[in-house]
Amino acid sequence: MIYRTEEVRERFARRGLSFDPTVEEIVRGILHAVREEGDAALDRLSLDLDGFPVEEIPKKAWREAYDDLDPDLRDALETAKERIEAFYREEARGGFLKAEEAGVLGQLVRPLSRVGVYVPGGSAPLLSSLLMAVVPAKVAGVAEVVVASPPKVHPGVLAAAWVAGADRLFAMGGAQAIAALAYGTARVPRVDKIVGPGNAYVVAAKRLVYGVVGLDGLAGPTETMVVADGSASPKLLAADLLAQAEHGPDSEPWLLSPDLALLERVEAELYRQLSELPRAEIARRALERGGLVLTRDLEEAFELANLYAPEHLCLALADPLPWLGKVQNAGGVFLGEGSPEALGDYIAGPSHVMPTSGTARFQGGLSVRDFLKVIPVIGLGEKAVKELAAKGAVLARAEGLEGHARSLDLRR
Ligand SMILES: NC(=O)c1ccc[n+]([C@@H]2O[C@H](COP(=O)([O-])OP(=O)(O)OC[C@H]3O[C@@H](n4cnc5c(N)ncnc54)[C@H](O)[C@@H]3O)[C@@H](O)[C@H]2O)c1
Ligand SMILES: N[C@H](CO)Cc1c[nH]c[nH+]1
Ligand SMILES: [Zn+2]
Repeated sequence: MIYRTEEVRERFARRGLSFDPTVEEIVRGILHAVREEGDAALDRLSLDLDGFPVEEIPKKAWREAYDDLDPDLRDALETAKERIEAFYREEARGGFLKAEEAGVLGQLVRPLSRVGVYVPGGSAPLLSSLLMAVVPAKVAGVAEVVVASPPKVHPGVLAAAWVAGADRLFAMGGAQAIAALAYGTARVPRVDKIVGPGNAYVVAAKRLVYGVVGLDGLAGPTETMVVADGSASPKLLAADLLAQAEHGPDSEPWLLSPDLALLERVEAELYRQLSELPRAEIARRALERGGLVLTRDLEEAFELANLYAPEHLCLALADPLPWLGKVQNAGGVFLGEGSPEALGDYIAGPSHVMPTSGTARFQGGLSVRDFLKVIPVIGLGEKAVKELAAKGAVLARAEGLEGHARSLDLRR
């Protein structure tokens, strides 16, 4: 379907995370059951929803899965892990401690102690999502990374846990897995933060346990937005849109271009390629949620992209680099037809866990920073305390907080 700008602008501007009340009610029930009954509820829910009780899979089984893996897949996992690790080693993660006459001010940067990584497994075993979250956590220095993924856990996910250096792995999925990680049970340790994408039940559960536990964000159904000029190949554009459409019927693929002839060729190509795609039915439904948009020019395409704030913004432009300055809201940017989003999904380096549903307006993709906390340090010298206490007391009295003011007066 080819839209005109006026037909989508309002929709793009208004979009945001919305919660299905039915899903939320089911999830509240699951969270309550796990918090109150622990492992008994966890096993019952897992049996009902996924057909198996929850089990912890020991490292020995990960190693065996790794050894039994097709050598090409093993090699690809290793290369992906190395590239993700190398990328995140570049990220700044230091604090500072400034000591001068006035005293010491600084920031301590500490890795989180225990993190839960949710690896989706309902529709496809996303072994790449395991690498994309566990590797930056380990680069950050997290001591214990606990993975949760729905049963039966695919051997590729177990092998990925081995390659990434995870610490524990539980076969459990959905809202019940989020509840177990957030509250802890006799078997599942309580974590400090939960990261990783998931479906509507996982996202609703994450949102509801926020505060009991930290969150990386609410990465849900994948979405992609391509901005293209006349130089782009309709065949590659269609393939890239379908690559994300096949994730789920709730995925959204969009193409924006001022070139009507290109959009028409992509539309025809989409339906041709769709007929040959194994997950055609899923992708067809996703294509109906997204669409092709004819813009006045490329400037307008970027304006719309910033309104939409896509998880992935792909620039299929002859010369994409100069346009980077126009990007304000995106989970990740892919420069040129030679950098397809599917490469980012697996092996380019940056984590593919990126913000969806317009949350790219206020956050970027998962990174080492998500696994660190910054602790300020204050150690003022005697002279500075004397100088600052008087002004501090003025501010305290302006707030009507006499106790604060007196505490400061005693330092003058
Ligand atoms: N944004 C990102 O970075 C990113 C990355 C990878 C995947 N994703 C998204 O993650 C999602 C993965 O979803 P998925 O479904 O394949 O796997 P999932 O593991 O997120 O969800 C499966 C679980 O959902 C629960 N569930 C299913 N139906 C239920 C019901 N009726 N009631 C209660 N619980 C129910 C089950 O317990 C099951 O274990 C996709 O939407 C994909 O697009 C996003
Ligand atoms: N495109 C998804 C992130 O939005 C990640 C993924 C995993 N496997 C394939 N793709
Ligand atoms: Zn993908």
